[in-house]
Amino acid sequence: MAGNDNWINSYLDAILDAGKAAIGGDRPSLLLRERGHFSPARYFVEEVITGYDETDLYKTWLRANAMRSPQERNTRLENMTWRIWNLARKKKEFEKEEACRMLKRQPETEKARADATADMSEDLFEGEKGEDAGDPSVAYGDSTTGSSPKTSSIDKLYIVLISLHGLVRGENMELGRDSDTGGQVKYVVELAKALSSSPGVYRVDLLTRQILAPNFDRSYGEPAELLVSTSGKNSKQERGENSGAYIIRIPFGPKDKYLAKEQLWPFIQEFVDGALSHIVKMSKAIGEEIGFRHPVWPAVIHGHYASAGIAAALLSGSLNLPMAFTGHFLGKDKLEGLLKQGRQTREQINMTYKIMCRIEAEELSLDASEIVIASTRQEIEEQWNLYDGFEVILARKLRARVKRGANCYGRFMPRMVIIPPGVEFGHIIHDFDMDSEEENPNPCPASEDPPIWSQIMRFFTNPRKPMILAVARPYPEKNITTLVKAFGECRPLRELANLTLIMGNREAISKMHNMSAAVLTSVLTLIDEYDLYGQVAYPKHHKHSEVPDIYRLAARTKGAFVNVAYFEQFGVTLIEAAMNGLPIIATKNGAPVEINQVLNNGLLVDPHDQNAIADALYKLLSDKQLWSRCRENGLKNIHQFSWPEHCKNYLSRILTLGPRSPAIGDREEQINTPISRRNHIIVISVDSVSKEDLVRIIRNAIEVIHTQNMSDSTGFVLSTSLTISEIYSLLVPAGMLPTDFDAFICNSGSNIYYPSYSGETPNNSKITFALDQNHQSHIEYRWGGEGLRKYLVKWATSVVERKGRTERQIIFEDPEHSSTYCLAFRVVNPNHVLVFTLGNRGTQRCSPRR
Ligand SMILES: O=c1ccn([C@@H]2O[C@H](COP(=O)(O)OP(=O)(O)O[C@H]3O[C@H](CO)[C@@H](O)[C@H](O)[C@H]3O)[C@@H](O)[C@H]2O)c(=O)[nH]1
Ligand SMILES: O=P(O)(O)OC[C@H]1O[C@](O)(CO)[C@@H](O)[C@@H]1O
Repeated sequence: MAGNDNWINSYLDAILDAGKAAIGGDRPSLLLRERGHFSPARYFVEEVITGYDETDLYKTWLRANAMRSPQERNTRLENMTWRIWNLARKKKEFEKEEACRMLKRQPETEKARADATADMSEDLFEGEKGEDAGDPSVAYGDSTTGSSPKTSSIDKLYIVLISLHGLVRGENMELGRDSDTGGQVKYVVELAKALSSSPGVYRVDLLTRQILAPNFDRSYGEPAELLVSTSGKNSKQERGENSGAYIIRIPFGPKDKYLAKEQLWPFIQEFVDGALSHIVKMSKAIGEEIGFRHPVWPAVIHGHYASAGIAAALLSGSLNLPMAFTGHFLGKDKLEGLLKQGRQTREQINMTYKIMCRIEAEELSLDASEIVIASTRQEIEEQWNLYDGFEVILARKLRARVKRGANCYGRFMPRMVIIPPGVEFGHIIHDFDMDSEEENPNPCPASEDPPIWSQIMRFFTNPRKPMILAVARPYPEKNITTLVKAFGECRPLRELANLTLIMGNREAISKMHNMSAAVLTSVLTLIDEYDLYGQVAYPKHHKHSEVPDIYRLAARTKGAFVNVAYFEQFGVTLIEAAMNGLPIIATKNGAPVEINQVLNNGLLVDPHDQNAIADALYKLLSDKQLWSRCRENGLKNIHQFSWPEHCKNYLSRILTLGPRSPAIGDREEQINTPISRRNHIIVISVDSVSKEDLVRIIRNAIEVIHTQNMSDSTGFVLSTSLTISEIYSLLVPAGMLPTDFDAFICNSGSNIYYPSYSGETPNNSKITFALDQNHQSHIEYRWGGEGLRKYLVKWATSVVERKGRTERQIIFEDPEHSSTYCLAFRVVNPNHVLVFTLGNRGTQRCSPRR
């Protein structure tokens, strides 16, 4: 068979090359030699003798014989094939004889077989000796299985996911194209698809940025894309009652420019405006589609990564809907890691990564989310625990208080839930049938090999040597250069294996993002330095759909997957490798520790220790029993990373979220206020001045603005710390009409009022003020005012003015100017109070933050 020929020839070449290297005098490192008699050449001999049929080997010898020429290599090849064929024949005879005995004495027979193979390979080289001289709950501890509502009991959920950065599309994802298009993109797309196929879910919208920049495929500019589920059941009929999962692309930021995640921060509000309008429209449309009289609001608004966390917080606040958050890679941890590397100062790191924006956004997300989805326990205990808004022990105490119905004094922490991501099994799963692969080592002939195989194999002198595979964005933290050094400096590893580096897609390194270009340049420099030509593959292109084939090729050569990132928040590639029967070597920093506890399919290493990486790779590849055990374990346990399970768990959590009344919808009266018809709103925000000054400032502001030729499409809003009745008695005597304003933000932001005439005309009617109920419910949410009031009252008694021996309290509660959500304090002598900015009457109000 042509396919087998290729594999045999490749192994024969590897045997010849391994022998040659030994002649060259490169000795294995002491550590590796200490391991015993293993040699790469013997490994390949075993592979040929045990893996191929005697007739295939015979044909190979015939061919080698026919090609015989005076060249030394050909002569050696011919000799070797003859001997291998003979060895294989001997082995076959031996096995026949042993077959009956084996039934009775299996263990001894196994040993004999192994010894025989070893002897045979010794025999082969005999003539050439001269010349060649958690507790399962660790990962899933927060699982809700059993106690929570079953997802099947829910109905018609609308779920909104947000992921702002990178290139997001459902088909042929360009993972690794840049540092923003990686695991998170795959995660959110697969999650959206899986959720929409879950019982009870009606529609999932994944909101992202619309990209219309030149050099980017037009698909990223499409306003909406239906995501086809892995099972292919996405046609309207097959989806039945479900509307499906969609990517919705919202324009924001510069129209024709792709923005890296560090550059998105100033434009998030703009995204929120677009997203708000989409969600409102879609909720109403779903309400109509499924025959409800009211809009169907999202059950949750789920932000992915810090930037989308801010967007989700703003949307959940304005719509009064629950928020969930997934960090993906937390800023504090990244900052710590970069500081440890010592290459940049804190300021430089902030300049490059805008890390403080990211950390602040994560704090805000903690504050606004009801649920945070973590991939591992480590993420909660060692990463989130570093944030001001979360503390493991306090979170537990608060939860216990909530359960008892005790007051938490406004202190809140989101529920942390561990739900690891899944893998899409889809069409690939049948390839995991280990038995069939074992029985037939080459299931498909070479002509049917996936095209990407030849794209990779063309780099290698001995393409069937065990393949060490890395798949990672070309990003410094993925530590690809240490891997190349580990490989390049370990001669026995180089003899035994090849290295394949999948580092995204590129046209020209010079056109890549600086950071990615720097990684690629270092890798190529190292390949040159160690002269690794013929031993390392670094293909320029691969399609997303080809990634499973790449893992399979590595598994087929009995290779290993390697991820030695300095830190890995989760590591989707590790579960992808396991799913494709490929054992792993992974960083011991971060989630891989927990992944390996579940899968038990490889070894963990210190990513900074180059020798440890080389040793671990050598051990895994050369110890065939270990390799097979890891492969089997990975395949056996991979089902624990499943999207359907993830969704079941996730939805049961979402259903436990307390009901919140959506802010927009049924209250039509507010839509009729003038403010809803304006194109522009000018907010005059004044305080801390005398009454006269206040009036003068307001009047001046209005006059100046009127001189700008304003149309009716511009409205005014006045924002102060005053109560509505104080505002009324300020404006009217000064000759201003409350109806000159569209709204009043009063009591330091805790109330919003809309003025209007209660009669037909201004002359025969009275002005009334309608309270904004949506804003009220927004403030009410997690209102911790009582605790704060008690605290402030206690504090006020401690602020005293000293005159000789007498002490006099100078701050007092001011009930007259307080309201339900605004606490006012009167300050007798402002000079003694440094903390507050004082108002015109020496009164300060404060409202707890949401
Ligand atoms: O050239 C490449 C490089 C990567 N990938 C794919 O991109 C994904 C990479 O995912 P991952 O290994 O998880 O790395 P990151 O892109 O760094 O993803 C971030 O986000 C993930 C999802 O939360 C977490 O698992 C990671 O730890 C975190 O670093 C995988 O599906 C890869 O198969 C490619 O297809 N081609
Ligand atoms: O590149 P950083 O800062 O490490 O952040 C990682 C984030 O970027 C991505 O790698 C791109 O998808 C995400 O997967 C992840 O959330």
